[in-house]
Amino acid sequence: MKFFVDVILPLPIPGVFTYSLDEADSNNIQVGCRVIVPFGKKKYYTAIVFSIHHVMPQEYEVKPVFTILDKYPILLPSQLQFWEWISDYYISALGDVFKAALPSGLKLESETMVELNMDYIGSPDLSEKELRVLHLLSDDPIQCITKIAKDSGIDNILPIANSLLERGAILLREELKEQYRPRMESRIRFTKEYNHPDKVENLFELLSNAPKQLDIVIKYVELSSLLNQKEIKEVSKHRLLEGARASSSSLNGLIQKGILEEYDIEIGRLRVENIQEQDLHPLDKSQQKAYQEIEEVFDTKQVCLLYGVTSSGKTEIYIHFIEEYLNSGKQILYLLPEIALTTQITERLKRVFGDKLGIYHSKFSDAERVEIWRKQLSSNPYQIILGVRSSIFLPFQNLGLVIVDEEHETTYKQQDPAPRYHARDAVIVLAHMCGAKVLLGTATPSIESWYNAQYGKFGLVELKERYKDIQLPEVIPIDIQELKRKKRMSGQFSPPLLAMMREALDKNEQIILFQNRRGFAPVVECKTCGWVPKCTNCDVSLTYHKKLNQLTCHYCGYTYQLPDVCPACEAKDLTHRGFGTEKVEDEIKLIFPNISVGRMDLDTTRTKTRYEKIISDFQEGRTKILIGTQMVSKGLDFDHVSVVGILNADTMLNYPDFRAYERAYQLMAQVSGRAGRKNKRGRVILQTRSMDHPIILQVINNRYEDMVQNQLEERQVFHYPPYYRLIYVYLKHRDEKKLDFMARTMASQLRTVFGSRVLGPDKPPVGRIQTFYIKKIVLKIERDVSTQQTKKALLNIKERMLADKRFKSLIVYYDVDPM
Ligand SMILES: Nc1ncnc2c1ncn2[C@@H]1O[C@H](COP(=O)(O)OP(=O)(O)OP(=O)(O)O)[C@@H](O)[C@H]1O
Ligand SMILES: [Zn+2]
Repeated sequence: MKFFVDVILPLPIPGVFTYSLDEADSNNIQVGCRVIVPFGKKKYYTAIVFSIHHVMPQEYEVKPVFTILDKYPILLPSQLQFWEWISDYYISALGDVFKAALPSGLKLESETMVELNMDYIGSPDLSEKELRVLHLLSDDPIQCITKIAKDSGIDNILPIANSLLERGAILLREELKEQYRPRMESRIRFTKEYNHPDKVENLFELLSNAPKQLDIVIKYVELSSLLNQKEIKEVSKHRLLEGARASSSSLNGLIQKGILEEYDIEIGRLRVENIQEQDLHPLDKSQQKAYQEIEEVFDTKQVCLLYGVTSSGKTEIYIHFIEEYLNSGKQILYLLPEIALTTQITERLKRVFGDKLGIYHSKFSDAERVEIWRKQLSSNPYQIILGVRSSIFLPFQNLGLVIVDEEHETTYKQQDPAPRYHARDAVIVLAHMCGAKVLLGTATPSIESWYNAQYGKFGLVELKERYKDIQLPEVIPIDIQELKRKKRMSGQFSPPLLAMMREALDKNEQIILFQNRRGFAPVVECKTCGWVPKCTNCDVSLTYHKKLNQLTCHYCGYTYQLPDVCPACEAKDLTHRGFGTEKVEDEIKLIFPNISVGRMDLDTTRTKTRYEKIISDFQEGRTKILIGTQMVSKGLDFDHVSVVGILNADTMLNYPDFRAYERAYQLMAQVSGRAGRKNKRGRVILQTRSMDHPIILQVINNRYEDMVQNQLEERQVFHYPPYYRLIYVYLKHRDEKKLDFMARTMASQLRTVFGSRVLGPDKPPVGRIQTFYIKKIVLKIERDVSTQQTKKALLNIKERMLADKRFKSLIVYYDVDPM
């Protein structure tokens, strides 16, 4: 009987692809294993086996599987089921889910290798180019085709290779490069002959004329604790040479004499630390009560929303739940919205759970991620995983509890590339598949989760007081419009903010300043003619970064030199408008020259260690003022912050999006919550030009529920979530006119199915990114309309559009539940 496999390819094409299997191979393969398969002309990909069957496809000729990579699956059945759900719900190809889910070290790269055929006897009519290729191969008979193309200077190498192949002069072979390499360490030991305490004395004598070699042997004896006889320790070559201050040539001498030998072993990248595990903090009365209530919710519901004000001790409650689930042998996934937060929480969790805790996020090297992945499949997986969005794709053999901290954060939603999933929503589905519970925690719930809790889909538990009953910070609004008019501002700082900062610094307390923009100035402008530099790829003005003296596009990352004169009118007076974190830092350094300042934004946190340093510097008081973007707004727990300054609330309020008010409230409430967490009440200065904006008033008076009520009313009237489902349709093309036509055609096609639920096409706030013009169509769909049918219709329309020749090079995608 013939065997076939359906596989997932790492390509943005819907569906799975069928390949045939040898009879012999069919016994060695399981669903979830990786295979190499040919696809298209001479391309090879790593694919994942999705199913094994006997059904011969009728429409096309089936190619055989090239190789099987795994003896055992690298994916669990629940993961495949989860991938399918993501692909289906977010209308994206399984291949896109594959690409997002697997660390790239588990995906192989294909490069065509050319091999000289040693049996080839030659022929008289070889072309000059063919001879050139053969000549290169005679030096090194197996080479990668791209290298040959480069070394021979032949642009179009494929026809030449093809002709040589037909002549039998070369062979092609697919050599697949394994990207993941295990980390190896060289170690040193005595050869069998000398590996005994009795032999050591002889050796010392033997080497008395070679003092350098003697040093090495003495050091080896010490490091290996050979003379203690209990247990001989392994000695790394590096440590030995360093310890003996010897060169590798002296060591080689010993190896040649047959005294020592070198061997390699594979060592993991995952750090094993010996941490003294500490007891949990006992919960106080109200935390205890909340804990009980969550337990009760879990008796009947899968998801519980823990709505607890900032610094009420939600993290402590999570820790108690982790302990409980650990004790019953279950695994726990603890999700955070941002890497910046993992640093602090890692410390808090490590203290209690030691090396039961594994951490997973993109600032880890790919090799480390591969090792975590494999460890999670082993018989000794981490019991707790702390991670950001992508950790929902790790294998969990026994998931019992998922904690989603700061569940309101929009960073849980992946914007680009596909799949555009929301980690909170997706993980609820994953947990459901695994029979696990989900605890969502935040001081400012998302309106969606609040709504779900009000209508009984989620349970709701509240914590209304801060730990130790410290009062929530006092929020003091300052009218900067008025102060600017009277010219009383020092740069971005109002007199009351400066006064409060001075007072805090005098008492050796700390300050956080929040400005939701990075760089120095978001707009550079010619004072004479009004010229503003814009990105050539995107429809946005460029942000000025002073330290680099560069203009940067925050959409495509492209950088430009700041011109000396205006390119439009040649005037020399370029000025800047607006301000970002870099400018705030500059101004602070002028006002407080003797105070050390830290800054946390995308520009200062490119690596994992940079995050850790900024946070630990502030935590240990080495810096007194921390300036930052939304990165400083959430979840961080510092003991000595008494003042928080929100430098400009207005940009948040004016953002053109239906979630702007909700977001503004959450950001301001969260950043305020960093103040006065220990000891005494903190103070927040909120600088704004909109003193009586409802959101400002709600922040000052801590009226979360009023904010939600207002927002819910508006959203019902204007057909927004949680009452309606949103799907955005994005269309991209390099030609603006063509795009215009395509978008209108697409909208009318959508209208034939969805009628007045379709809005647009419109130009989004940034109408061109990375040389592509963009149009957006909005779909607002009632909750009770079948999502299956909606998605089927959407896929059909997309397929039809892309099949139409007039719509060549059009990019279309859907964003389900956009943020
Ligand atoms: N039961 C407790 N025993 C000892 N310390 C506690 C306890 N509860 C809270 N704390 C301390 O109070 C501080 C605030 O608690 P935590 O960080 O857990 O609050 P949170 O609700 O998670 O805050 P946020 O929403 O701002 O992240 C922390 O430093 C924490 O260690
Ligand atoms: Zn750009």
